[in-house]
Amino acid sequence: MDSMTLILFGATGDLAKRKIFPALFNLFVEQKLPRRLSVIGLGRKPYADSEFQAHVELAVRTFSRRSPEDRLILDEFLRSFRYAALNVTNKEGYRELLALVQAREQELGISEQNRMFYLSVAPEFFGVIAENIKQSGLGSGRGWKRLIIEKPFGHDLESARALNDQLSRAFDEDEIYRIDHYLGKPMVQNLDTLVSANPFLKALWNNRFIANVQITASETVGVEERAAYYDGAGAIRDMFQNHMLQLLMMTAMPTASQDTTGNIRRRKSQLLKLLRPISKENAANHVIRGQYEAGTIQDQAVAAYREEPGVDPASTTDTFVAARLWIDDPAWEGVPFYIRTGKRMKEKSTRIVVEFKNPLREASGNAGRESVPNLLIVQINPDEKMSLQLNGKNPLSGRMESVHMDFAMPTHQMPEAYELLLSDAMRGDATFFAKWEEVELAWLWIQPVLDAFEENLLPLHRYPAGSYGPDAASVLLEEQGFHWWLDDASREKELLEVDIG
Ligand SMILES: NC(=O)C1=CN([C@@H]2O[C@H](COP(=O)(O)OP(=O)(O)OC[C@H]3O[C@@H](n4cnc5c(N)ncnc54)[C@H](OP(=O)(O)O)[C@@H]3O)[C@@H](O)[C@H]2O)C=CC1
Ligand SMILES: O=C1O[C@H](COP(=O)(O)O)[C@@H](O)[C@H](O)[C@H]1O
Repeated sequence: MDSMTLILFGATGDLAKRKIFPALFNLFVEQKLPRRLSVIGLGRKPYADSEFQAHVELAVRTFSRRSPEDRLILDEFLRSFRYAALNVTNKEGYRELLALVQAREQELGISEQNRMFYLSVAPEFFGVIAENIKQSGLGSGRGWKRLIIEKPFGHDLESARALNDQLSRAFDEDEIYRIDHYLGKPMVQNLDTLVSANPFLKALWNNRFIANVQITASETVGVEERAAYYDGAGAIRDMFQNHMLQLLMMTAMPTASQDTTGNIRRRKSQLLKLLRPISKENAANHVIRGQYEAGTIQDQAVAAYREEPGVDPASTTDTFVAARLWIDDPAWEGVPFYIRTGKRMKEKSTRIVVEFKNPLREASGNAGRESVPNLLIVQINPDEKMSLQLNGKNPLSGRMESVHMDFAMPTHQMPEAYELLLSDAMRGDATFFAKWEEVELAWLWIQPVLDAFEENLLPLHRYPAGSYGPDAASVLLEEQGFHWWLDDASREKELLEVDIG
């Protein structure tokens, strides 16, 4: 693609500053942007073009993984940027915007009129912006048009459907790119290849060999400055409905050769359809919700959720959710998938742990105690690495111990999720964007759980900040004889090292 106009709603906001401008700059340096690029930033603040360019420069200097040392390169990048103040509800303003877009297209010799609309604004504006894009003619250029939207995509099943209906009046499904930034993480994008392209893993990727799968996204941060949004959303909407279910889909979807097209999005939807529903009445048996109390994280005392600025002091919002899921597919029958996510936990870690069956141990009970289960650990955040836990014998002590084969992705100059996603969207590759079918299926699955939360059918477990969440989340696994791996590495080492000399 030779040329494009990027029309960025919310260009004065936090996401644009921290993620979008740095990603664009990195792509520019790597020559992955169209040769002729026009960026029109929009917000309500009254910026002159030069002020906006200074704002972009500061964002790049502060947040980019590449240092913009070469002034000439930075200036060339900034020259693409223009700004217009536009209140998104002001219909007339869109005609002026169209005139600006066209003027820039002419100035830059952009004849294709490819237009990318990025809505980095609150979701209540998505509908009105899409409608105004259509009414004003902005979406009727000679080239393609695409819409990038950010989460949250709806608040529940009904609102998500209403939002999708609104968007569908202005954009076709294949023109809508719904960002789930977890799908932009390099290690998540690697999962399909990891399983499909390695015969030894592919052969083992089923219930004959896998005992359980554990997916964790723990965070040390609290609600930060986002109480207004978070207190109405909770971990279930903020993380579980989107990121966590995406990680589940990416892990358990059928592998590529079973599906000749190799279409990841279709395979993910296929998997979601097989996810065993959890009824509202039964939610308490499979889902744990929690909220953090005051505690200590990395030697710093932190406040309870209910004491955070902007949070209702009587809030019952979940800051932690764990669940046990089953997939009604012959390949996964009997394999529990445990998922958990929480704020103010002991460590920042996003990972997938696949625990393999241990026939030695199963056959010989305690006698086979010395062998440990094989684990495949896919660490997504903060480092990106894979690790295989195997059994080995320490030649010095003669003791059997778990050994780890590690492969760490080079952290140096690793592309950010937003770089990969923006670049894909510009090329029209929607593989790592959520399509409507999977978003709807995710809401459908989660709606009874939301209802159970709403009706207080589950206890709200308190957990101290700086812990691994409520103990009840461990009970979910203990019921099948498992435990969360890697929560307490030192305890595990002790358990696993057995003297066999
Ligand atoms: N920040 C983040 O890390 C993440 C954000 N998101 C999502 O991205 C979107 C943007 O978030 P974020 O940047 O944090 O939000 P901010 O509140 O920082 O920015 C909001 C932007 O919207 C603009 N805006 C607000 N009201 C209007 C209006 N009536 N007309 C025109 N522009 C308006 C603001 O412009 P102005 O200030 O000039 O009025 C500003 O540029 C949201 O949907 C959020 O949920 C998703 C994941 C992470
Ligand atoms: O979307 C969100 O994700 C972040 C966690 O993202 P990560 O890339 O740091 O793992 C989370 O803090 C935030 O609440 C949520 O909205």
